[in-house]
Amino acid sequence: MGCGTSKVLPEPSKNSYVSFVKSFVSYSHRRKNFDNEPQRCKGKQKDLWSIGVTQLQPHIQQTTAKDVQHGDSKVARYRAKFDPRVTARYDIKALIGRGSYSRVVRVEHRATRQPFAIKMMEVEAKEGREVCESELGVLRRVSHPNVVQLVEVFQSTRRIYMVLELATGGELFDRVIAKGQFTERDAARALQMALAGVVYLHSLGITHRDLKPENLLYYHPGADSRLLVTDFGLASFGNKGWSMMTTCGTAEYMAPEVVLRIPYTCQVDMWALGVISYILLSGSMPFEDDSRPRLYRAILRGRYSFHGVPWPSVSNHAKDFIECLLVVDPSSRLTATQALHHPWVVTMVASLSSMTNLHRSISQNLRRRASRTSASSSCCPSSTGCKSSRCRSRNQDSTNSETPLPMPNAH
Ligand SMILES: Nc1ncnc2c1ncn2[C@@H]1O[C@H](COP(=O)(O)OP(=O)(O)OP(=O)(O)O)[C@@H](O)[C@H]1O
Repeated sequence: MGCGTSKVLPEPSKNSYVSFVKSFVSYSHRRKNFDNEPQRCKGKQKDLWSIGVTQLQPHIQQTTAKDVQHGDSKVARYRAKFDPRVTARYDIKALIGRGSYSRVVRVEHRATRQPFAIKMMEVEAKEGREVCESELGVLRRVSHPNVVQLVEVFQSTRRIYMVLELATGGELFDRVIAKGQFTERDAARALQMALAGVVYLHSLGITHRDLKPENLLYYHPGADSRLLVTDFGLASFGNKGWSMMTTCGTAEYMAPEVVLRIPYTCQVDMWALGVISYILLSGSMPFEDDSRPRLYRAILRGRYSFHGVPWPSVSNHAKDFIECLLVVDPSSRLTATQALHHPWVVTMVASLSSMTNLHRSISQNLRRRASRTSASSSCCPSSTGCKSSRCRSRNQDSTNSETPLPMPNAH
């Protein structure tokens, strides 16, 4: 859904990555059994829930003849980038996707046949190192059913390999599109899971800073799947209530205080969840403009509307939920815990009655937007057009951060 949106990177960290890696001591961490999902690790697999860094030696890896035989040159190419210590333990199956500094592949643990994702990050360049540092700093601290779980880490001089639980259910909006039916109850269920993850993160003093539909993945394709908060490349870790000032995130999801470059807190995530809720219920963006200054001005004014389809069919409770999140003053914005207990979330999730199917208008709006943005940029092949920040390089995006921002008196 974020096609045409762009990510703004944080300012460089003053901490040295080397000291971070040195202080990254292996530790064991058993993950509790969360639910009855068939794909969750059981038995032997539990041994894998130990997160540690395995130091790897620089090497040149040969692609095996088997790769070529199978004609799977792409997989072979990525396999060649993997350290033998990683491939000794995991069988590289397929490329899932790529980020600005990362490649994500589906792998299978050789001993247990359990599937995982490995996010391989290039850490030679400073920016890649910082993104990796941020992501690992968060991932090694978290264990929650609605937050992607780190299993183990391998490290070489050029790359870091993060073994993660594999999400096979697709992005939030892929599922909205794929389903023939989408109601407020479905939206509330998805948001309840995202909120549960965010309540947990905030309780640890972690601010995600880049919440958007592309970073919410379903664990498996089933209707009862957990939703996982992923991609902690821009996350910030600090004490609860810690205030930050770095301008980063994806423009359309940026809270007014981030746009203003004034100190902010974890409440920036709640604004982003307000934007996500708006999109989830309508298929359109609350704040959108080709001109960055105009977009920022709309955000600073908190100016959006509930006009057009499907808003007349959406309940006042749902609109109130969004209105309580898209509040310009962060201290008046719902906290994650308050949002989780908002009457719309509570009643919708528990509701059994039949509801208006919003699917048609939402998917129409999503498609309309995707075709509009793909006409202006050929980088978004997906039907949902949700690949925006991945389409642009981080360097381009960080240049965007140089765009003069409207001043507070621009209201
Ligand atoms: N644990 C996972 N399971 C399944 N797919 C994943 C997992 N983690 C990431 N992906 C997918 O891999 C792709 C690349 O993700 P990654 O987080 O590396 O980059 P990104 O955040 O999409 O891009 P950028 O770094 O430029 O913001 C995305 O399509 C993402 O949905």
